[in-house]
Amino acid sequence: MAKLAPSILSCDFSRLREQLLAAQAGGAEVIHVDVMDGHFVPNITFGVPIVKAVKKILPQATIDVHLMIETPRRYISEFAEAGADIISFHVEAERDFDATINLIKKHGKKAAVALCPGTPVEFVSEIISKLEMVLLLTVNPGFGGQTLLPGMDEKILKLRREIARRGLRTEIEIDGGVKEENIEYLASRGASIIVAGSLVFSDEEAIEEKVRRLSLKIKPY
Ligand SMILES: O=C(CO)[C@H](O)[C@H](O)COP(=O)(O)O
Repeated sequence: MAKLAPSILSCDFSRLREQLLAAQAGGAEVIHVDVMDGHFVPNITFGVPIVKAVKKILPQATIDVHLMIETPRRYISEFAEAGADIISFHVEAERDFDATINLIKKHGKKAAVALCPGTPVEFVSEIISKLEMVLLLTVNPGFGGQTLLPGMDEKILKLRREIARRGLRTEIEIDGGVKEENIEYLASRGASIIVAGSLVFSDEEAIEEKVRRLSLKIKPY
């Protein structure tokens, strides 16, 4: 069974509380928070104060913080103390994976690594048993509303098979380009947490209904 994780990247920040409560009312248990620094990616979003605000609005939700930043280890403690429950850092941005994973765990949080679309899944072979989740970026990181890149379905399946072969319980999160027409297929390839930003927040259908309907679509997997 896959879970939907609405990404606040596409929400209306002047209505953050209202939109988060609507997502929760629709059944969202995981809220995805994209932190971008303008260096690792060409866009700047937000940081620790927004994570604190999201946790304050939804104390029961799992706050899933995706760090698209250089030298992520420097900031792990601040994000953990702000209320992050899952922290993902990019393998392309950090040299010492073990130290970063250990620091996340020291704070009692779930540790995850994120891979850009061009980074092969073999990159995580040696550390996967220490991780609660692997985040596969299915678009180039930086902006919401992009189109899913070709070949990402095969990448998800390859990682799912490797996790099964090794008898692990690692979650696979996918992020970017999730649309009405591909969400069920992506879940069937082995994604267990599916991030959706523009799909959830950028059209006229009420957020609560949208989250409920999309969550039902991916339930069988
Ligand atoms: O982090 C991202 C890009 O860097 C994601 O694309 C974003 O969280 C989801 O956006 P969308 O669902 O609109 O593609």
